[in-house]
Amino acid sequence: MLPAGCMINLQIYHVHRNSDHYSNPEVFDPDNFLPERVAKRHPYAYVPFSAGPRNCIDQKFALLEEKTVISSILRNFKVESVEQRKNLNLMNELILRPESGIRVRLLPRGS
Ligand code: HEM
Repeated sequence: MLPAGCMINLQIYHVHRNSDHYSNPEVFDPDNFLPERVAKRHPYAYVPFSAGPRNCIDQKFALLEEKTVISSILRNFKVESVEQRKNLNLMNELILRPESGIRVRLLPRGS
């Protein structure tokens, strides 16, 4: 048991890269989010919006917003990163983010 009032720091970065849950954790694999794979995973193996009583109150809205924006971009452009992963300095703030953004090249589709 943990003593009352003790602080706990959960290393979400490592939770999301745990090879017990993700076979190739450093590679983004959209298939990891297929319903059958999600169903086999521990519910706290992927917690970008935190979990429990103090989780993000707007995660459903945030996901809808992301899908709307990203699908509009991807329908019109092919997106290429001009950065290499090894050169990105990650900032561990409320959410994980690259220190100076990620520069991308947008190539119009169908031209
Ligand atoms: C991709 C977008 C977002 C991500 C990744 C995200 C992530 C998170 C995380 C990790 C927490 C928990 C923080 C903690 O443990 O202290 C949190 C809490 C919270 N989020 Fe979000 N969030 C997002 C978008 C939003 C949006 C759009 C809103 C509102 C318009 C929102 C409102 C809140 C609020 C009010 C809390 C505090 C809940 C509480 O303490 O009871 N979030 N969010």
